Amino acid sequence: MGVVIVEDLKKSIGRREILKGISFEIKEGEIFGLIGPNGAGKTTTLRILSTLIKPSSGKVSIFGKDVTREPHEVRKLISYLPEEAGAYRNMRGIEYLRFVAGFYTKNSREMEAMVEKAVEISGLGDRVKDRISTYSKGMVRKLLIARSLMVNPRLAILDEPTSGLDVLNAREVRKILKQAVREGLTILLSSHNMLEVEYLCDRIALIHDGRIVESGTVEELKERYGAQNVEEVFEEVVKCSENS
Ligand SMILES: Nc1ncnc2c1ncn2[C@@H]1O[C@H](COP(=O)(O)OP(=O)(O)OP(=O)(O)O)[C@@H](O)[C@H]1O
Repeated sequence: MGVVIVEDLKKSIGRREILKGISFEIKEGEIFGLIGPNGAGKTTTLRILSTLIKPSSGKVSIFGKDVTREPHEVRKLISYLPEEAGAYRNMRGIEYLRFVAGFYTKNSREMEAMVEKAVEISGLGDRVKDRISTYSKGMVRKLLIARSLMVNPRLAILDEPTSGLDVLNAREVRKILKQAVREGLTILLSSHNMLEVEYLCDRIALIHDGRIVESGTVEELKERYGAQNVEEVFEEVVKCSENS
């Protein structure tokens, strides 16, 4: 039984049907990737699961809590990293982490433990004392990932966690995520980097034009389509769905 259960999720904005009935389940302790091209509906799905927008219909439960009926309960269990997230540029990294930790706890010892954890995850070392305006894009992204993980969520919802990162930084972030999962976290992430998900995700769902067109482990999907990699799987799936 999944800890995240998404059933026939639909979302229309105006007359546009953005999600056309999406269903998937995520098991505890796995990294689940929602993979698809630009405009497929990944961010919309993640925003619904993060309680930021409401679905038009369908059901989403996260650790048994319904996102529409119990959004406050869901928010206690998750952390969400948007694709275009920014941090207050005039703050120092460490100040920013303390500022965010303050929303989660008023206990100074707990707050320091959170910040300490974030500093370690971020890998920023002494640079965490510098102003964020002096950080590279990769450093900001790592700070934000650290912020998402320091609050000990049960589910981290990460929109394109390695977007804009160079190869080395992306590798570091992937290692951080794998380590967090070993410590008990469950992760839902989105990506259009189909090669990276092969390394990172336990299971993936391919999303295309508001529909999940295939799902499974990377190995299962490669075997099913006689493909060398997920990119080829995606190409085959889209071809099949357009011909049917
Ligand atoms: N508020 C909105 N109003 C109108 N259309 C929207 C809105 N939000 C999303 N859309 C449309 O819904 C579709 C899916 O968008 P979404 O951001 O979920 O895609 P995505 O898979 O995350 O894409 P990307 O990889 O480019 O981030 C797109 O065609 C987008 O233009």
